[in-house]
Amino acid sequence: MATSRYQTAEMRRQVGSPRPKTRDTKDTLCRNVVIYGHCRYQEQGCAFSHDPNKGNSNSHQQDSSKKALNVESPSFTPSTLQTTNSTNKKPTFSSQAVTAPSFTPRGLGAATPSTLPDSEAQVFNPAAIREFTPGFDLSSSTTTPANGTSQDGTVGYDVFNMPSQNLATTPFNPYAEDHSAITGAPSTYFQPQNAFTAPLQPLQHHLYAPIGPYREDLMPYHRLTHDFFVPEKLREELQKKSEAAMQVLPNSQLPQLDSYHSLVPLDTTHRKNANTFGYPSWVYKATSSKNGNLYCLRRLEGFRLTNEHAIRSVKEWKRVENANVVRIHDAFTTRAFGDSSLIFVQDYHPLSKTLAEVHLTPSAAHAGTGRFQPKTPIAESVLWGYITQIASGLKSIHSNNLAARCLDPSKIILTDKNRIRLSACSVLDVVQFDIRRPIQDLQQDDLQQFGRTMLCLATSTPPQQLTNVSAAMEQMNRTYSPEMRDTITWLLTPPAPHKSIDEFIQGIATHIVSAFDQSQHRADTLNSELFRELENGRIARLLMKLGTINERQEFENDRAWSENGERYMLKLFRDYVFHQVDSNGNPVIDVGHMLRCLNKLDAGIDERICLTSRDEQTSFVVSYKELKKQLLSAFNELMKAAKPGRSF
Ligand SMILES: Nc1ncnc2c1ncn2[C@@H]1O[C@H](COP(=O)(O)OP(=O)(O)OP(=O)(O)O)[C@@H](O)[C@H]1O
Repeated sequence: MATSRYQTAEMRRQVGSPRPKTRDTKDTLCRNVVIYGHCRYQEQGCAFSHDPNKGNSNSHQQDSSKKALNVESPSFTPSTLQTTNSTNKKPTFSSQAVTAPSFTPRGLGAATPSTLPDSEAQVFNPAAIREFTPGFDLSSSTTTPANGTSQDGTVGYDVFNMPSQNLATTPFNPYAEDHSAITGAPSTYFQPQNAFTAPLQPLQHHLYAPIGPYREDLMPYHRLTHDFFVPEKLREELQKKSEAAMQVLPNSQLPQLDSYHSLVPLDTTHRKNANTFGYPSWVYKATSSKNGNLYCLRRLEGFRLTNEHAIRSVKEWKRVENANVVRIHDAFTTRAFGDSSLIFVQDYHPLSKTLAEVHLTPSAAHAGTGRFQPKTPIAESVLWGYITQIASGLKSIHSNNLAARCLDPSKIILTDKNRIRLSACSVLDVVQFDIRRPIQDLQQDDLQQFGRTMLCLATSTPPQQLTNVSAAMEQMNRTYSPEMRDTITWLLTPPAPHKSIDEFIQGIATHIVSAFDQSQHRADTLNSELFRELENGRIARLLMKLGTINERQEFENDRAWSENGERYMLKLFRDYVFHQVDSNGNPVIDVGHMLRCLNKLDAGIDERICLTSRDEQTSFVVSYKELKKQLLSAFNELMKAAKPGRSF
């Protein structure tokens, strides 16, 4: 049983119920005296008793039958709470705790089921949560009845006709919290809000926006965590990639280059292979000393630069910005490896593999023999995806008056599911700079190499073993559609005056459209994951703020700072969120409860909760809105004393 959660539910039911009128208020201790030590309205006609000793016995007697303070306590006025908060600097709760009416959580507990999540927590259903009033600060209305009756009350205006320009035009950054507003200084950023203006602060919601696409295959017991966090598979994938990106080699023998350090080899074999470039090539991950970013360095061993202009040709490749071409940043020569090496600096794509590694690697039985074991044929849709992406890369390269010159399954990398990039363009432009060939010829070669690469992939044949093209075409016909055969045949036919990448793209237009659709779907899915992270990011920042306050050993020579005044409430809030126990005293670990409470605190909604002192002698009814103010006020105190220039 989670005792305080039961109280919250009880209070929710009480929200909106009429206040008792028949009670003799003179004998009732004012609620503000109990919580804040004094009542601002004492001199303005507040009908309740302000003598704590008198009130103690009376309220104790009265309320002991009700077991806990609650929103129906006659003297409790939210508007007063709000004002009192800002004027009453250090209310000492511990002294009032003695006079507070008794609170008996155990009695309430009997009615609470001991199962962890309540029904609201089990299935994420925004529609079922009644107190969600997106964006309208009803409590600040002067006509709003006391004790938060507005929460479930009817909204007396047409929410669909609210002015929307504020939300649309305000460039809002929720993380740039305006701390000056909390300390009483007028905020120039947010204008005053009331019930009849649209809110200027969009964070007045505490729910995760359930924006699709949705996963339909989740069992109810999966839902809580899956609904709040990145899906397991994606998280694992991203974490592996970030692990690979952060990998370092202890005791590495690799040299440090002028601008790059912490080199990690990416080659999966130690085989010296000079087939592609005429020089053995090695690939490393490296960290730039200039900006700390990671790059991929391709080194051509033993290359001697004879023509200064050769290396400058790389400059032209900087213009190629295509999602299917690995970006090239720089090229230079170095003697750091003990030879004369040529280095190309490219974007680094963690855990990428070449198409040859993925589709043409020899099986274990043939490993080391150089023979490739045919693998299961690539699905036709995947092959069309590759064709579309290579065509897009080539289109961009050819439009820049360049040629890829290196279309080979071992030089095309797979950086994500079915996502490929041409990885070694520009290398031959430098290496074969002196053998100048017309760019048109090189572009025609690109198309033919494109055809050969696709044939290799369609027949699972490594390029060096593709000696009989017509036999390979035959083999391909057995697995793939005639359209695929025609496409590859077109690419392989000898150059013709009008043969160009543009013509090719027109020919495969329908496949480009489906690839485009798939890519949009993927973007939608990732976008919806991003929405979750947006909310989780809010929680992380909130937890950091709470962490700076809760249990702080000392502040401004006050060893009890984190225990006093508004900080005491925050301590009790921490207990309420994280330290709940069931009727047997066992911890209640309920992610849904924690997330819900933190989201509500971040949004500062009007819902009230009952916080109970650790000795269970005192309970405080407080709204998330008030708690948020207390949190920001305490945090603001810390920020003021912190070193200037540190931002949060
Ligand atoms: N830009 C890059 N970012 C991250 N990894 C890359 C990048 N380019 C290549 N790699 C990886 O580096 C490894 C080596 O690439 P390389 O082009 O040398 O292939 P290879 O199979 O070793 O070919 P070769 O036998 O011709 O050397 C491959 O696993 C490849 O996925």
